[in-house]
Amino acid sequence: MGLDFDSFVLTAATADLSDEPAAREHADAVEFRMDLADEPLVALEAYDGELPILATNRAEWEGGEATDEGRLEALADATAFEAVAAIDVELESILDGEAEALLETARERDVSIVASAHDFEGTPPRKELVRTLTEAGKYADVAKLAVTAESKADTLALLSATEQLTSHGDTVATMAMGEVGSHTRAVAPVYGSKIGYAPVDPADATAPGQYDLETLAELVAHLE
Ligand SMILES: O=C1C[C@@](O)(C(=O)O)C[C@@H](O)[C@@H]1O
Repeated sequence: MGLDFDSFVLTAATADLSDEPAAREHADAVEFRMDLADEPLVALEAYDGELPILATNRAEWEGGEATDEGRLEALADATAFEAVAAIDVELESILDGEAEALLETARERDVSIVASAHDFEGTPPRKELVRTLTEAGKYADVAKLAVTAESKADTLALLSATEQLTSHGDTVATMAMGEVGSHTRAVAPVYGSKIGYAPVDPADATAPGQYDLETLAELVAHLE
């Protein structure tokens, strides 16, 4: 069964699936960062947790640690596990035509698809944010965009794009990385963002500016 992104999904982002019991109280799913794990497919095989898994195998060129060799194939292998309810695929891989087999396998197995784009340098103009999210939404159940905010104006551009796509009926997930953007992780869901990412332990953050899971769960619950 695919993951349902009709309402906000709070994921515990981790390289270690043994975090799952600690995440259960607050999270709706686990984001398993395969690229940060030693033997991700072995870990998936052994997984007996309750939370569904969003599997990510982030490329080096997109801020992760996976080399291109076998990267998308490993993600396709992950979709065979019952617990894997969604995968995250870089929009760039989709546009390059490299992810066709992967997307087909995911659809056949009823695994939801998140198409993601990241900007670690800054925040493009609002129009471009809208364009990227619209493009990602053509291929996936959720269009995800993480930018790096350097000013309050950047965070507003991101929230505004989130609101626009959401009111248009698109399913999006957005967040601004970095210190200035932290609060968007709590606030973006108010404007329609459907996925949040947070580590169980703040020391294990998978992106700059993340809150720990308990804190994000509390903030989102208060603002909803
Ligand atoms: O793409 C994302 C979003 C993220 O980068 C964040 O900013 O929370 C964290 C990553 O683990 C995840 O794959």
